[in-house]
Amino acid sequence: MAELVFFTGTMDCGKSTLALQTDWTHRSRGREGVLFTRTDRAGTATVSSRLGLAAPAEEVTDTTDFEAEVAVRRVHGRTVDYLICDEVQFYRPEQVEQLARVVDDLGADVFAFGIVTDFRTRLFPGSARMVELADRIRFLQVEALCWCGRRATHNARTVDGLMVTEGEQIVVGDVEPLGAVADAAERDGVGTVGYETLCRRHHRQHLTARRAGDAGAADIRRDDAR
Ligand SMILES: Nc1ncnc2c1ncn2[C@@H]1O[C@H](COP(=O)(O)OP(=O)(O)O)[C@@H](O)[C@H]1O
Ligand SMILES: Cc1cn([C@H]2C[C@H](O)[C@@H](COP(=O)(O)O)O2)c(=O)[nH]c1=O
Repeated sequence: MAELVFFTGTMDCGKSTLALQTDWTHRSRGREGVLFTRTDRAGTATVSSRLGLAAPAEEVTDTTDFEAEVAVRRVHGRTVDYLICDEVQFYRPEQVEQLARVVDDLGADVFAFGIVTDFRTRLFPGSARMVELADRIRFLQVEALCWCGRRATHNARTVDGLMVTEGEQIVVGDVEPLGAVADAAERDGVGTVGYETLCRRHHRQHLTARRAGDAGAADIRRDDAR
């Protein structure tokens, strides 16, 4: 019985890696699938993992129709047993509805991967529709951490390591490992836009690793523990 499964978590929790592993596992059992992504940070038409894995993929655009994508391949003799859809936060809600019909009417599994909330902790429209329609929602087990050691639950957008709350919802970027903010500024120039996964408490306080470092993280950890 085909299913629509949504794998999610914060940025940097292993979603693209799992997408590539899932594709590998099903192919190795003789199933035939199609890989989709949208604005992967490594570039167009590729699914990339920070672990170094990557694979070519169909680039989703606003006009992509997933039911047509499956039908045209089947008309040309290809079986399509499953779709792997990465970066679903960038898909239109109507495209998520198409994915649900691919499962229900065309009988193909859909494994979707993406983040749910943006840098303002607001739902991406595509992710919201995925939460509403998915058969199963799975939070990835490799949990990103906040600089304070708690599990990270939210994604902050930063400029030179300091959190920002204004700007476009979609800005492709990457998380900077702790302590790399200065390197990033040196590498990419002042005004470097990045992301940082934070616990809800420190996201609310706009307290990134850089600001915590400036304010003496040890004291902040002691305060938090109270
Ligand atoms: N050098 C490394 N060694 C081991 N694990 C790594 C390394 N670099 C990144 N990772 C792992 O890869 C994960 C990010 O993988 P990725 O699939 O790119 O995440 P996402 O797609 O969710 O942003 C991180 O959570 C981290 O655990
Ligand atoms: C929080 C947030 C993220 N993005 C972008 C940044 C990345 O390109 C992707 C997430 O990729 P990952 O594989 O989960 O690391 O989304 C954005 O455009 N807007 C945001 O608010």
